[in-house]
Amino acid sequence: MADLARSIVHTGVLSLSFLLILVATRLIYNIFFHPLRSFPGPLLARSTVLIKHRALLSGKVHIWQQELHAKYGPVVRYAPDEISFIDGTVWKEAYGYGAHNFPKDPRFYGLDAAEGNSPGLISSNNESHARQRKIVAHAFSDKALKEQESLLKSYAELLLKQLRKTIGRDGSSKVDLTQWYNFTTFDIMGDLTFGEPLHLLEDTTYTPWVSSIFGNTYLAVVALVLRAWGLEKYINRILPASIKEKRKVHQQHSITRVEKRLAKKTDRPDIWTYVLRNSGKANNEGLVLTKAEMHNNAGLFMFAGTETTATELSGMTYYLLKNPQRMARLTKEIRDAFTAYEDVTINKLSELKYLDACIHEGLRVYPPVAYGLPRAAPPGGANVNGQWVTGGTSVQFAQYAAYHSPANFKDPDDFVPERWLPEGQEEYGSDHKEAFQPFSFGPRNCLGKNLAYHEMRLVLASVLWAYDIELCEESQKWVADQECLVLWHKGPLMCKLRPVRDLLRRESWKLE
Ligand code: HEM
Repeated sequence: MADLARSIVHTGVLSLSFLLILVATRLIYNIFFHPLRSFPGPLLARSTVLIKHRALLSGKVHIWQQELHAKYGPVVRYAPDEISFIDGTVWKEAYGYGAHNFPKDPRFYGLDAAEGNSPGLISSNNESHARQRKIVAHAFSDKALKEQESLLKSYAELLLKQLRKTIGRDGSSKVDLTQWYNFTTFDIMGDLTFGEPLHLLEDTTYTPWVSSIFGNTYLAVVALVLRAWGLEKYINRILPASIKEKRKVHQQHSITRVEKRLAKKTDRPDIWTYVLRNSGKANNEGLVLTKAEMHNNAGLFMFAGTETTATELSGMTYYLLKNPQRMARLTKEIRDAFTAYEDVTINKLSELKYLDACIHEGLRVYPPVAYGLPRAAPPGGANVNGQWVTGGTSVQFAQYAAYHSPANFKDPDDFVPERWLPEGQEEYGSDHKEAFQPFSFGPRNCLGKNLAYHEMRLVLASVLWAYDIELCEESQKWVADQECLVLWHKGPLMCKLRPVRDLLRRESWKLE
């Protein structure tokens, strides 16, 4: 018995020593012999990916990357096989049209079509992506946007009406504007994706289906970390049955709604009207989307097209409230442009120069996709930002770090819309504006960029046209308190609203 115990202890000690030697060898290799050894970065982060994972899970990865670039310069090796850049040339080199050989990094995006799935646009391989995008792009064209204008405006108007009801007769009730922006963007995308509204603005609450979209952000980061260790497939085993069930219901709910919409014969200008109209046509060389791709893309539209836009609307509102003179200038521009709400059109809104400057600046100081979206260098290696990176290296443009770097922007942490206008060029003309690509760049950039701009202009302008806003005490540090879990984990943006137009005069906006 004693012999057996001794032999177990021996085996254990030997295995542990072997493991320690393996780990130490790997760390030494990563620091002294790795092909990326000459790239600057913190010693520990260059030796093990654990440091990056700790930063990701802490919710402060954006600050970590910002500090790394401030210390080490525009190129940082922040994990053994991963390099982060903040120089604008990288957009063209690693994301641009000539960069098809820089595929999306599977360590971040997961499985691709080659492995038997039928993913939608975001994680499909280049060939499948090109086919899908050619068809779906019709739903986001200028023509489609024009036809969707009255749908967008009906939700902006419903938002104003519901806010009026919520703040009460004396305007003393506080409102969480982040929540109201979410209601609006989810209702709009729900209508465009499923052909019917989700009724969030009317019911003034999230449905369980919408709540579960927000609830999954931390889990998504945990999955990202597990994926790097090849353990993602085990996440399902450790998840509580209740979460697994919720996930299943969520996916099924989306599929059922898409199927219900596809069964309808309608000319409403939603996404599927354009997709079906343009599938298999001569100009599309007989291209079609599979049912699985339709289901998958519906989920993508509901995620990519809602939270992002509502985030930006909240961020802009917050920064404007913190800069009262700029808020006053924007409000004046909007109120001078439209005497009646009927006059508000997406064409007229796109002529408001200060509004666009505020949107640009909001996207810069508070980019909805703050973490870099990694690409994998081609097998033979490539030149990026004047430096040779070996094949398979994960390359990313770190948006938050780039936009908050004095190497790219003067007064990087300040909200200065004027830097985007001719009047600001004397002071801010040396900004590296080519670094600014909040919708990404190249063939896999944001398909909803134009829709997002129209939506942000319309919703922000509507709210500022009708209300004066005051930021409540508890939300004074709204941005500083936030975590970045690839996307922002936002708290309530508590505000007081005072109607500046006599909204009650309008029949449809009467209080009950
Ligand atoms: C302020 C708002 C928005 C921002 C900042 C934003 C940003 C982005 C970014 C950075 C990507 C690239 C993702 C990647 O490379 O993995 C992307 C992709 C995408 N976005 Fe947006 N987005 C916004 C709004 C929207 C809206 C309103 C829609 C409408 C459905 C939308 C639909 C999409 C789609 C479908 C893709 C995938 C495109 C493709 O792979 O071909 N986005 N977005």
